[in-house]
Amino acid sequence: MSDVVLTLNHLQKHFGALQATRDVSLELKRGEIHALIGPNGAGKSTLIGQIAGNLKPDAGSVHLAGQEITALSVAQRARLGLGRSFQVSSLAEPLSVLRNVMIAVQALQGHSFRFWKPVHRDESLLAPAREALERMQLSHRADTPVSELSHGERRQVEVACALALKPRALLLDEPMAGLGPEGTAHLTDLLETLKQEVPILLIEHDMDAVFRLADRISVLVAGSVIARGDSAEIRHNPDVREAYLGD
Ligand SMILES: Nc1ncnc2c1ncn2[C@@H]1O[C@H](COP(=O)(O)OP(=O)(O)OP(=O)(O)O)[C@@H](O)[C@H]1O
Repeated sequence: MSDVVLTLNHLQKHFGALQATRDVSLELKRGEIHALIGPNGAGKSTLIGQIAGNLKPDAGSVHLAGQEITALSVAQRARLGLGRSFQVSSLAEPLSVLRNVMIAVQALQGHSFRFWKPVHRDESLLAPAREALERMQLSHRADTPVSELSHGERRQVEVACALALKPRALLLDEPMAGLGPEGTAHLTDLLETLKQEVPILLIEHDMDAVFRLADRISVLVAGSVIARGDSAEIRHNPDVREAYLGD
């Protein structure tokens, strides 16, 4: 079986005259964190949109576990195992942590019309939700309303929501944003463990976290990948230092 879980082949995307994605190819392999970094406006969100299915590429293809998903909807991709957490929180504040994760499972299973069974007793939602909370070290907060959580805990719940569907690959868009040093360190530890189960494509501005976590890094500038390598290679690449690291 191939080690490659997610493949981008020669993706292109224009917005009018602006080319936001220029011939981007990338692989995410089992057991790894592949970070995508680049300055503001480099095209990271545009690329994630094409992987997740919010944006249609002008050319190129996306494959998940060997299956082409380029033309599939967001929901179809999610059901095939593409997990995603968002920059902006979509959690329901008054509801408990557990209930939020159960709702995420329910939405993705497409069971929103299972009116004959109350959500809170539905074992097919409860079991994966509890398991995801355990993996994100949040079991002790299961019954706490989201409104009472710290910012860092909310981020963990968001990842738990994505995990509860047992994705084959996980897209994380700036998971460290707004976290203090302690929250960042904790989430970094969690992601380091998590990658053994689910490979992660990580978009992150916190370079310390990226250099610590990433097995490989792709550097995007003006829509193109200008460099790819491990942390040491990227840190010392003169083009990257000039274009991105400001050195
Ligand atoms: N819907 C759109 N219509 C027109 N231009 C867009 C659209 N979305 C993005 N762009 C442009 O495409 C380029 C890439 O933007 P994108 O948001 O993908 O970059 P980014 O690397 O994610 O930036 P940031 O780090 O600031 O989030 C930018 O010049 C942006 O202005």
